[in-house]
Amino acid sequence: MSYIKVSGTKLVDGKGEEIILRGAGLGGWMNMENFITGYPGCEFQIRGALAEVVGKEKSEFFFDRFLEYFFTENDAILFKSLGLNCIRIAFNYRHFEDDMNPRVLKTSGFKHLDRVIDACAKHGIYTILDLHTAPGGQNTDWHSDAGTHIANFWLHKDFQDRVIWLWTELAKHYKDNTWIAGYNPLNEPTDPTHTTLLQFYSRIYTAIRSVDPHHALFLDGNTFASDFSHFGDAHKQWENTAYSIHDYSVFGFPQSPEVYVGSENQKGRMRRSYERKREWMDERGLCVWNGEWGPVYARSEYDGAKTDEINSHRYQVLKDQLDIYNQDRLSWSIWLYKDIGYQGMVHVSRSSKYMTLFKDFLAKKYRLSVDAWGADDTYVRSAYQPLIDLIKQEIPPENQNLYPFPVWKMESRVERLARCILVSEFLVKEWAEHFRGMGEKELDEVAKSFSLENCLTRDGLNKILTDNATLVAGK
Ligand SMILES: O[C@@H]1[C@@H](O)[C@H](O[C@@H]2CO[C@@H](O[C@@H]3CO[C@@H](O)[C@H](O)[C@H]3O)[C@H](O)[C@H]2O)OC[C@H]1O
Repeated sequence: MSYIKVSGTKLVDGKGEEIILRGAGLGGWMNMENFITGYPGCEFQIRGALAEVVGKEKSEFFFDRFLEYFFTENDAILFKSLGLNCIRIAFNYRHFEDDMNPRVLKTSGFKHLDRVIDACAKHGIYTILDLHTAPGGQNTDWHSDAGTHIANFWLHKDFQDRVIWLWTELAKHYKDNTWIAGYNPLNEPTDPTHTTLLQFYSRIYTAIRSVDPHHALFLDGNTFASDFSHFGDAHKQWENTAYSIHDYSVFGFPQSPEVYVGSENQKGRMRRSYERKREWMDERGLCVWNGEWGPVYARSEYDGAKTDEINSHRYQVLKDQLDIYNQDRLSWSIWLYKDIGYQGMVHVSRSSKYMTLFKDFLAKKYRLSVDAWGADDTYVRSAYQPLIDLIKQEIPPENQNLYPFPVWKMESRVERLARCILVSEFLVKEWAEHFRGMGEKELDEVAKSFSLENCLTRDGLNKILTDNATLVAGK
């Protein structure tokens, strides 16, 4: 079997025939996330808190079991049966390197990553390796697992050097694996200078190529994979490289400015937002990959009788996005394969041990609106509005829009920092306390909630994905 390569605007196989990669992101697994996995704050915080409550050994046991159950061969079989052919695997650098022991490879990190790559390969599914967190945090959000909104990765060369080192080690390990479609070296950078990112990409390109000349690279644009406007002629130094946009449409979220009905006007706005993100590539004939996109869904336990109606609008967003992508023969990876019920193709059943154990806690998280991702802030708006009003009153408008503006407006910055970092931190211990007194048998049962046998499928979403998995329209 041959490697997938980038040829002009296309991905091609060894015979030079076009291959379109369509699949989903395996998030919340080797990089656990608040709304995906159900905890507050960041992964490093809950790992620390659980170790305090049940001890280091049992905590490591729990997380190992969780990693095992979350994706097994059964998941690969289901995924393939839906007609999809690629999984983007998000992973946290901490699986491979300890901050207190930098540049020493933790080979234990390969245990589950190798297993899942092989399970996917066995069932004809390509994988793309996505470094979702970097030391110091490469972006301002919770999913970079930094516990802060300052993306320190861009301020400390040593953090960057460590990622160069790590990718060299990973590329050495995976260089012969042709089922890996490529490497996505850094998820959603937010580099305020816009230029340090380009220097970093040049360095990572050279480092990976020094040990692995074959695999394609998938480089995210700046500002959460939305902005290539500062890339200039940078692509001229990089061969076999595709460029990754993340095409979330605001219409697919509770913050949508209006109900999405698929009017010509709304479809036009959706298309323009997508085209803006890929403009730099289109002007230069470069290959585009949509590495993340997709609506979130209403849940009957929170949204009650309105659930189905809300979701019918979200499915319309999904279909209309896919119509655009089909016209462009676009390769895409929807966010998200599995979670506890907000966005995933598959979700943990509410009757599972984990969901039963955390039922009240999850309801509290919802009331406090601590997960920033698409959160409905109805219950807490009155608490944060005075702070927003105060800033509006006292800070001159030209100082209110701090980077990563325009993706983060002033209001969203206040809410994210206050809820997702500050209030979340107060809940970390409470999450861990749910495990107090548990032995290995019980911990295993809780972790097993994430196995496919304890999950439900989101059939409306999966059917739309299957219907579009191989669809393309000639341009
Ligand atoms: O791990 C993922 C993470 O990669 C993803 O990051 C978010 C991507 O989008 C950013 O905001 C959106 C930008 O486009 C607008 O049209 C949307 O309305 C915005 O929501 C956001 O700040 C990032 O955090 O998010 C999900 C995580 O699980």
